[in-house]
Amino acid sequence: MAVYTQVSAELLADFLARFGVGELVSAKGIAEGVENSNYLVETTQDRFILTLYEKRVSAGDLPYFLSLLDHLAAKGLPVPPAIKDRNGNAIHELAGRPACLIRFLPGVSLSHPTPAQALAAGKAMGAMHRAVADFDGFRENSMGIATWQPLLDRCGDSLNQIAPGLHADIAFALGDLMATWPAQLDTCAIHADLFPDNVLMLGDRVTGLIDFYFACTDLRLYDLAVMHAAWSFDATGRDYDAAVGDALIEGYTRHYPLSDEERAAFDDLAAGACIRFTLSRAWDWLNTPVDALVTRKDPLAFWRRLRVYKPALAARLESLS
Ligand SMILES: Nc1ncnc2c1ncn2[C@@H]1O[C@H](COP(=O)(O)OP(=O)(O)OP(=O)(O)O)[C@@H](O)[C@H]1O
Ligand SMILES: N[C@@H](CCO)C(=O)O
Repeated sequence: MAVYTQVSAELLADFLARFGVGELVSAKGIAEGVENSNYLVETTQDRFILTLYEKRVSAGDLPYFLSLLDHLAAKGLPVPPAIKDRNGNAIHELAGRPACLIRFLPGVSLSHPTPAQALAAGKAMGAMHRAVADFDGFRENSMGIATWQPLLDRCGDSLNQIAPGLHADIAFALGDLMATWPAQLDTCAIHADLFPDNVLMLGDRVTGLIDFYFACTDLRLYDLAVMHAAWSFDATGRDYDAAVGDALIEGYTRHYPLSDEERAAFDDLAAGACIRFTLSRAWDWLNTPVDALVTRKDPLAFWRRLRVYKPALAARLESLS
């Protein structure tokens, strides 16, 4: 589920009246996603996504996310801009939460992408990075490398309930990575969470890039590394699908050929992605009650991916033995 905040039909009808998008016909809570509350809203004119922003998205960051979406949409990228009301406002408050009415995009999120779909998605990321060359918004990465040690400290020894030795192993891997992190590479506005469920497709065609709520300024190639780590494994993180991983990189290079320096740095960046998602999932794992309605995502599924990006390091870790 991801409907944390309920919106009554009366409230929603009043809300829609601000936009001139027709009368409310139906509204259904969307089960997918864990971060925000999402409704599929149908009016007499069109379909929309209503998003109410929950714990991880701060209202102060919304202008950055929306201006990035507007910028990308203006360049023809398949992203969903927020609809402006009659007064030109896109950011609203509804049922006590910041809220936006967002353009509905066709397509479905993939659970098992094929190499052909990965090629198209890699190309879409390359096109997105080209399109932000003249975007001047800036947002610090709130889940960037500087935050991993503090998050590790906050998780503390409880990590060892997830796997024996996990706390010390993450500390060791992070220390190793900090020494070689390629901070000198190019930066730009990145998505930072382009998992398969954030790409909508019809067949092999990308119809939507969604969920920009971790977007920020960070290493351009880190975005591709996050995508590679998210797309190229089975759900347990044990089986690596090299054909999917190679296709992503191949698609990306149609827009942005990788230099030798970037290719050499890629495994470090992907190992960083493994640590970032292990830690954020571990935090949620340890802090979400077992009986909560939200499905907890397995932190070890990301930790195990380290075996592909850092085999020698992984072989030394108790939690991966
Ligand atoms: N603009 C859109 N057009 C069509 N469907 C959308 C759109 N935005 C979201 N959706 C649908 O809503 C679902 C949840 O959206 P989203 O991934 O943004 O939620 P979230 O709670 O932020 O999720 P996550 O856990 O991935 O961070 C998507 O999987 C998709 O099915
Ligand atoms: N994509 C993240 C969830 C946060 O958006 C994960 O799978 O851990």
